[in-house]
Amino acid sequence: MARLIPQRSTCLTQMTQGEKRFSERLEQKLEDDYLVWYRVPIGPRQQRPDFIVLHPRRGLLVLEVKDWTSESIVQADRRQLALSTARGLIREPNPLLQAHAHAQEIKAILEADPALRQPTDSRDAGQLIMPWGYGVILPRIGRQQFVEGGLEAAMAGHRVICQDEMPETVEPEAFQQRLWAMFGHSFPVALSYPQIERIRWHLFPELRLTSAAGQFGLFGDETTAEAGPLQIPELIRVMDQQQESLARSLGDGHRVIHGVAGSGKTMILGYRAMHLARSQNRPILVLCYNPALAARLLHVVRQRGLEDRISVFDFHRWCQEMLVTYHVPVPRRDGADDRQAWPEAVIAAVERGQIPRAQYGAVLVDEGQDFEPDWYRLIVQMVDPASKSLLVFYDDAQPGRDSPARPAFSWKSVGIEAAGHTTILKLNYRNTLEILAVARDFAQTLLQGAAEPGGDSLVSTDSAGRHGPLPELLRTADAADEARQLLQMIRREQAAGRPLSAIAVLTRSTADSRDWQGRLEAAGISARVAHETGGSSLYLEGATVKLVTMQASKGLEFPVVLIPGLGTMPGPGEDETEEARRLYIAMTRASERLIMLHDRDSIFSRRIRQAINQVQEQLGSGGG
Ligand SMILES: Nc1ncnc2c1ncn2[C@@H]1O[C@H](COP(=O)(O)OP(=O)(O)OP(=O)(O)O)[C@@H](O)[C@H]1O
Repeated sequence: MARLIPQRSTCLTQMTQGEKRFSERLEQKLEDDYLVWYRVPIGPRQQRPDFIVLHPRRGLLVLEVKDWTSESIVQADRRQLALSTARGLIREPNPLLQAHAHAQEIKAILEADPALRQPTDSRDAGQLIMPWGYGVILPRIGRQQFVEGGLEAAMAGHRVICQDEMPETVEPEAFQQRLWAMFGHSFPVALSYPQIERIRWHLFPELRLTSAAGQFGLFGDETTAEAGPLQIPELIRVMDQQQESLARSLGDGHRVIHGVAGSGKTMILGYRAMHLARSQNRPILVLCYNPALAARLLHVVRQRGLEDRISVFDFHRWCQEMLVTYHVPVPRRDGADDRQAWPEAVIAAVERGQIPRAQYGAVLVDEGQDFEPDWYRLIVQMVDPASKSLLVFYDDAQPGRDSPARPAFSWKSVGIEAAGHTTILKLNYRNTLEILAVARDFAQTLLQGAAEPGGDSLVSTDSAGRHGPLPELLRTADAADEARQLLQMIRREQAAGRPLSAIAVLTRSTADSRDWQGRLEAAGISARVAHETGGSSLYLEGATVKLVTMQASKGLEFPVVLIPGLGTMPGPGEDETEEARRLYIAMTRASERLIMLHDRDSIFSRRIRQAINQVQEQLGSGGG
């Protein structure tokens, strides 16, 4: 079955009867390796052909669908058609001309990339590496009517599929023959997966990921598509097909998306938030659990100038905002903020009608695994009941912030109608294979059997396959030597051209972060501490090493992660499994390089050493 993007079920309401029927045929009659896009904007001019069909061994086809009947067509020529409608006589451009124009545009976009052109020494030098074609679908006009009505003079017969050529019973081969007859010039081709990714990168600028923009690289790129000559990066990074299909299929209603750590959940949340901000006027709320992640997301929203449209908060901060805005006393205890009591205070104020319901056009929740059932009951009420636009991203495998014993709940019990819409993103793009393998090997032994509400094991994540250096474990003589070696590592990265902002030191506690900040600054290295309760300034100051506790690092990522203090893990009186979870989260924050240090041996340092040796053996010396 062909993959239709967006998923057919999500765009049926926008489709004409003819489009519904034709899209069904495409799904039924084409094999798995066909990609089909329905009214997805292409290139810088954001034109929307009805259908684009791409097949690795056939090429690319652009199709327009018209639900006209032969009776409604009064006159037709190569340029336009006159149609008799309820609104009187109207003129429409010839759809074949439209399809041709879209196909030409696609061809021009793709041919701008030398990697998608025939080699200079070939007969067709400079031409696109694959055949391309265009055509028209007339789901309400039979072939005989088409011929007898003289429509052939307006549209070449071989470029048209008529009603009687697309019944449900049509043989797949016959249906496909009709499609491939629409090519002007066919030749053998076998597009590789990277070539298809490249084609998607060119056609759909909004799916591009830029490494320059870091973790949420997606957001920066759309605008650059129109400005200046096209810069094609050496490494093409684009949402994968499953991510794209998901991102484009999101609509109104409640929706829960499951995905492993690093599988692009936050990226898709960002895509959706930006899309909503452009397409509707009501305020949009993005919620997560971790203040440092909220700070990161807010930074990105600000960069795009969308902070007036999209509010970003960690859940407790949002509760505080609600209480303050609606003059509800903010709970305090012993002279200090009582954060834990804020959600309850908001829930009660909403019940009393002091805080209004339905304040947002859409609510998007990241880190949904960390939210309590009561919080969901509250959030559901905050969404406009007309759209019910609530999107929750949930990581079954990442441990919740408290313990695996936290009671599971059903979505229905908290008012979320998410049945029948389960999507699972399984590929981890964040970590290199080496980092993920070591983290997994470490966690496997210590967290054996630990499973989360979704039933997935903590360590079931698959790597997207990117290679990098093996994680390093440095044994130091004592605490002073540990500090010296950590500084040395930062300097090594700096010397290799790595900006300080790409480096994070992950610690056991905020007090430890402060200690490290003192040591780094004494050595002339600027460093910022992320506070447990609000790290909003963390990302504003660029050239600084980030100091984050392991617990607060969830959802974040940094090219280089340094973890000191492994020699005291697990800490005295700490639960070993909990500590292992924390360390696993910390290790998997690293997207390129992971360096751990210990000044004495501990259960964890020994396990990590074994894990590194094991992975080194498996992957061959050097780790690729
Ligand atoms: N298709 C892709 N190709 C390349 N990189 C990708 C792709 N999808 C996601 N990434 C990158 O993977 C990293 C992780 O993405 P993201 O933070 O959205 O994951 P996540 O599922 O939210 O993770 P977590 O649950 O741990 O917060 C980011 O650097 C993102 O840019």
